Formats: sequence, structure tokens, C-alpha cells
Amino acid sequence: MSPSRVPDAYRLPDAYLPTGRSKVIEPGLVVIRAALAETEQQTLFRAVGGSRFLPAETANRERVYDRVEAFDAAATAACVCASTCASQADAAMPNMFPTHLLANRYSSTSGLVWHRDIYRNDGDGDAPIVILSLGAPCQFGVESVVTGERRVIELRSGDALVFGGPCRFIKHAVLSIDLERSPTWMPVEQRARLSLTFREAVLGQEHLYRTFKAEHLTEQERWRPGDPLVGPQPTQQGLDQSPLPARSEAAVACSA
Ligand SMILES: O=C(O)CCC(=O)C(=O)O
Ligand SMILES: [Fe+2]
Repeated sequence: MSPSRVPDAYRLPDAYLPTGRSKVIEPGLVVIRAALAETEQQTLFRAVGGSRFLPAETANRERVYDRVEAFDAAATAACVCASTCASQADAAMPNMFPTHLLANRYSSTSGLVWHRDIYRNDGDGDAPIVILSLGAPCQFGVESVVTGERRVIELRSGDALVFGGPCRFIKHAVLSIDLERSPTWMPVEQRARLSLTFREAVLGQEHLYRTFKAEHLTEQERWRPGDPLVGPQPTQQGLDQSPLPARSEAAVACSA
């Protein structure tokens, strides 16, 4: 999405953008260290952590997927900060306007297998996916689209990872999670990694993607960039089948 389509409510004063902490790993792949201050991490952890998570493909992961309006507006604001920051640091990184949030909660040391975000709810085009990492640190794997080399990036609470443009369909994985190194502000019984993954996707389909199981991780080997995104599987439907009402342009306050 071009910057001109971003509503004023989401625009940020330049002073908020921590460009110095961005690191371009390769064109279209940016990590932003400490994108969120500790108080912001706690606010988002509490706000999104209270959502209605559903079990995913493995016992360690629960997920909730919906339009951004279904979550605390501070989450969207933090995403806009991170994506703006990444686009400023990297000329290959398109701007994005988040429409949907997939939040993942990992409550054991295992993560998520190697995959590409090729499903229709991940968003067409090259707008980036923005990941905000909260809670326990993880080892995050990425496979370079330039060299095919696999790298591991440690994502700590408050870090952001943004992949778009030439890296929009980069292979990635959550290799492991270190619950023991959870931030001290996390109650021991709630130790987990919460990833907020924002996407710019078509509206009105979210009710088809509320559940996700191992059998839905299809087409990963066959799919090539340029192919249409993979649609929902017959068994992939939410408990609540109804889409949300039309988007409201709710104002959000940027706290990052
Ligand atoms: O948890 C993460 O950081 C990544 C999650 C992910 O890759 C996905 O939901 O597609
Ligand atoms: Fe993914």
C-alpha cells in the first residue's frame, strides 16, 4: 500500500521512529531491536494475551487470527511504527497497512516448522509481514532468498522482524523458544512467547481462517512466487463463521 492510503490516524511523528536500531539483513528483511519499550511489551502481552486463542497444529502453539479491529489498537499502532521504521531503513521494503493480526502463543520450547506464508489470509502482493515478539526469546530461522543460506536470528521480547518486497515469501521457522529466559515482568505461570504477526490481506475472509492444523500447511513445496495464494481447505473454518462488520477507521495512539 502506498503511504498516501494510510489514514492520518496511523501516521507517526518522525521522532517515534527508531531507525538506528534497524538492521537490514538483506533487501526486504529487517530486524528492529527493542522496537517496543518494556512497558509497551507488557501492555500488548496483557491486551492480546487475553484474546480467544484456539489450538493449532501442535500442542505447544495456540493462535488467534482476526481483523486488527478485534484487538487492542495499540497493537496496530506498534505494527505501523515497525513497518514504517523498516521501510525507512530499507529501500526495498514496501509500506504496509495492517488489516489482520495472527497472534501465536508458544508455551513450550518447540516452535514452528519451516514454511512460507503463502495462504490467502497472509496477504497478496509484496506488502511485508510484521512480527512483534513478546515474552520468551526465540531462535528464528530465515533462508536467504539471495543465497539460500539459512540464518538464525534471536528475537527477544520487544524486537520486530519485518519481511516483504523481495523477501515476502522467504522461508522461515521458529526453531526453539527459551522459556527460562522469559522477561522478569512475566508471571512464571504465564511464561510463553507471544508473536504478533500482522498482514495486509483481503477483508471479509477472516472467518475462514480462524482454525489452522498441520493438514492445512499444504502446497509448501509446490508453490512458486507468482502462483495464486493458497485458499482455505474444506476443514479450515472457524467456530464463528461470521465476518466482522465493515472496517471502522478507529484512531490509534502510537506508543512505540
Ligand atoms: O511466531 C512467529 O514469530 C512466526 C509465526 C509464523 O511464521 C506464522 O504464523 O506464519
Ligand atoms: Fe510464517
